[in-house]
Amino acid sequence: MPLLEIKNFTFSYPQSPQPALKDINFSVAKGEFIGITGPTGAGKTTLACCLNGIIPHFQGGRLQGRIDLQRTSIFEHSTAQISRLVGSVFQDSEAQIISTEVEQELAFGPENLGFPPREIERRISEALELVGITELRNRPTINLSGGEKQRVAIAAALAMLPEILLLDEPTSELDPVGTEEIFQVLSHLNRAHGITILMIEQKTEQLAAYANRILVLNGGTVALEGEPWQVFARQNELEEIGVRIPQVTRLASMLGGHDKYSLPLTVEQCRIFVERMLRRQI
Ligand SMILES: Nc1ncnc2c1ncn2[C@@H]1O[C@H](COP(=O)(O)OP(=O)(O)OP(=O)(O)O)[C@@H](O)[C@H]1O
Repeated sequence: MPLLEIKNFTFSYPQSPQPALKDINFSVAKGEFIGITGPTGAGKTTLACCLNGIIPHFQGGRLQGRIDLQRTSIFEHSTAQISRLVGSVFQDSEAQIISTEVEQELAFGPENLGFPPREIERRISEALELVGITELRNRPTINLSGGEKQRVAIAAALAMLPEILLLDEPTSELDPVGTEEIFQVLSHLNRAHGITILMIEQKTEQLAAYANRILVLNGGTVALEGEPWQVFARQNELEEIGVRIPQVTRLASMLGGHDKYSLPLTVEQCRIFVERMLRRQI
């Protein structure tokens, strides 16, 4: 039984003749880590806005089809209900963190939903621990690094105990170390705690390594979908769409001698692939 099901979903912004999303179909099972990628203007953020209630609650437009979360139409939920089901993290950590202290930031959502203080305290402690930032609890938010801010934003989303963690390019303002840290946190949440993750991301190297399924959007439609090796084996189509293939995958492709099942997606897989190639040549 899917946790989230999107069926024949089409959305157009007001005054826009062309739909931003066209006949989208896909489903998400509990515990999946899904990477959503695609070129600029593909409809990724629009899709995220449809999942976290910004559309239709704050941004109007024309909707067709269904988005069901736990078998109920997401559009029948109020914003408060959606905020308990879908925890959102955006690319701009400055804009999304509203409190001056980390603890307050995590308390904000549960307090607004009227939970008693003991429950709020439990949620704050658990969320900080899940993300591995207990030591940041009493820090002012202003002087946190970009990576720390994003981890605080993830913890604040988790304090609402959502069914899905939805992230829209959370690493776009981070350096490679900060990016890797965020992916490690997400991978831990997904693998060790079964948290369902939907992540919009342009960094295909990391998506290939961490996601269990990839969705490529292009022109408002789902262009490709599958496990990372299935999607990244379709290099010509990806290049035409304008999606970057992981560098190690490109290298292995140029070297040849692989079938689509053995195409490496990570540096470690590429090391094994090159070693095997060299052994065959000796
Ligand atoms: N508020 C809006 N009103 C009208 N059209 C919009 C609005 N927001 C986005 N669009 C259009 O909808 C389409 C999809 O945009 P969207 O921002 O969802 O793409 P994206 O894949 O997230 O792109 P990017 O990677 O650049 O963030 C684009 O053609 C865009 O111009």
